[in-house]
Amino acid sequence: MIHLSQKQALMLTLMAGVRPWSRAVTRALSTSAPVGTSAAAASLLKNPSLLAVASGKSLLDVFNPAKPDEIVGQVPIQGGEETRQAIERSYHVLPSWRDGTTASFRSNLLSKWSGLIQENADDLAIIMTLESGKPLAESRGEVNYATSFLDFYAAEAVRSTGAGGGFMIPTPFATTNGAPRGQIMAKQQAVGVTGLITPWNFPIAMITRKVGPALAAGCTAIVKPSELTPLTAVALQNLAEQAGIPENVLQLITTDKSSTPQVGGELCTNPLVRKLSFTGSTAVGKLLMKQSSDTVKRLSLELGGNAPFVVFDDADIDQAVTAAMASKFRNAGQTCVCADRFLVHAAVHDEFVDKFVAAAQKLVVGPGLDKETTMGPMIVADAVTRTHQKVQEALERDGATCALGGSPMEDLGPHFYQPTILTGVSPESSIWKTETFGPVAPIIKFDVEEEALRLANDSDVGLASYFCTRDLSRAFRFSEQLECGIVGLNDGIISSCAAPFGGIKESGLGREGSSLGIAEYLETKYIFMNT
Ligand SMILES: NC(=O)c1ccc[n+]([C@@H]2O[C@H](COP(=O)([O-])OP(=O)(O)OC[C@H]3O[C@@H](n4cnc5c(N)ncnc54)[C@H](O)[C@@H]3O)[C@@H](O)[C@H]2O)c1
Ligand SMILES: O=C[C@H](O)CS(=O)(=O)O
Repeated sequence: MIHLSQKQALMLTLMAGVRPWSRAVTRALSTSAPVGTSAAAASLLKNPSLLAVASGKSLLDVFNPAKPDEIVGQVPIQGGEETRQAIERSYHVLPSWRDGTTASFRSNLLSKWSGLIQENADDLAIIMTLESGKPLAESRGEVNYATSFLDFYAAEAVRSTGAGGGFMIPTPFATTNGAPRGQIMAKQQAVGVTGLITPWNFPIAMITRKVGPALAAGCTAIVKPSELTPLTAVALQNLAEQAGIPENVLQLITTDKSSTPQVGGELCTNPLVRKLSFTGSTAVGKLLMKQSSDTVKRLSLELGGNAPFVVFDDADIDQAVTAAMASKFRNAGQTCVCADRFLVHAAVHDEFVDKFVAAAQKLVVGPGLDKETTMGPMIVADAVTRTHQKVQEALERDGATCALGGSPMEDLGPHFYQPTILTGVSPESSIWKTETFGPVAPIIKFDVEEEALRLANDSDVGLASYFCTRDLSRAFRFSEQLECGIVGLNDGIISSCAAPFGGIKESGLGREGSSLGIAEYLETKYIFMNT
């Protein structure tokens, strides 16, 4: 049970370097939740380096999406000048971190950080739910997902694929009498100072999915979290400092909507930053790509999706519905790999729709801290408005049918939207053509595999795709032909630190997770030794 007395709330506020929380915040945090003591929650937000920045700064209010009149916390608003200074600090600490530590030293620090995160998992989950809205069980699961990247890259750091690793190449050079001459050695080295910009929907895992490989490789990192969910990042960096990660190796820049472009511009244009890794919308990704071109930065872009979900006539329909529910309604449909466009074979369409509706009707929509909640609010009221406009267009302009939901849930609050399933959708509707990032499942019926493939691939993005079949040759054929970076066959939850996550087309560049993930933070140099 988390209860913050007025005194504790004030203490928490002052330690986090922000103004005393409003009475509403204390009330919000007095919401009953099955977690540990408030002392742990309070200490998580104590962040010495952010305290140093906070004095004299304007503060950003962080709101609870489930109760948007309640301020959950505040962080200092930083801009271009603070970012320039952070880059300078990052550049000056780089040699001691990159060249002055062993891979096993960096690996041990990542493991210690992971352990501290796990020790504080329940309270981190509370903070995450309060600012992102996701159900507590999803927040708790995200903490595990986040530490899996730190554990994975703690191991990668000490492998030959890590910094300082490399390989020897048989010399192509010969002496005058044809004997081999010299040696060639290819060596991996850290890229240098990195700028890491992360989205609101996975406030902790999208940070460790970047910071894990970056620090393992010997890079230094400046993280700019979303202005919608900065508190989890504050807690995360605090635990990194407690784990012993040296000052300025990992820095945090918190922003508001107006200072974010200044911070992004500095990270993109400052020549001391050698790598930019961004996770977020395709529109912002394109902007950052343009801004980074003058300094030819290494880029990783994890951008938008619009995943097709294809159900063939030979599929196990119960298995297909389970996969569809897991993918579609996770985080209220606000993940980059959510199934967004359902293609169902005519022979099984009605059975699938009936079972999908029945399963979605069991979702319990409410505040994420309520233990019975299985689907939380959307992040901002504007997301509800945009989603509803797309649903209304599909129904009223394009002739779709509403099988479930289709409306905001004002009785719960301005950020809640019903789990929604539409049938007879037109492929010309915006609910089909563009990423909705909400709890809506548009369905189109198809007759032949070629038609399903054409519709599935008819998109500017290509992140995840899903399909359900028990035909093995179709499984190989169709997964080969899908234009995307990630395929789920008969399952809706397919992300892991061990897998190379990323997309093609306008879903981005590069991969995160797996051994490919650390390569994003390494440069390869070869040395010919004429010895
Ligand atoms: N491919 C992936 O791995 C992945 C993962 C999560 C989310 N996403 C995508 O992210 C989007 C949802 O997240 P979001 O709403 O946070 O995205 P967003 O693009 O609005 O914001 C992402 C981050 O970029 C920052 N940002 C916004 N404008 C900027 C600018 N001009 N300069 C620098 N930084 C700027 C934001 O403050 C935030 O930190 C969806 O499109 C989703 O598909 C993709
Ligand atoms: O939304 C973006 C995340 O990358 C989704 S996942 O948790 O990695 O599947």
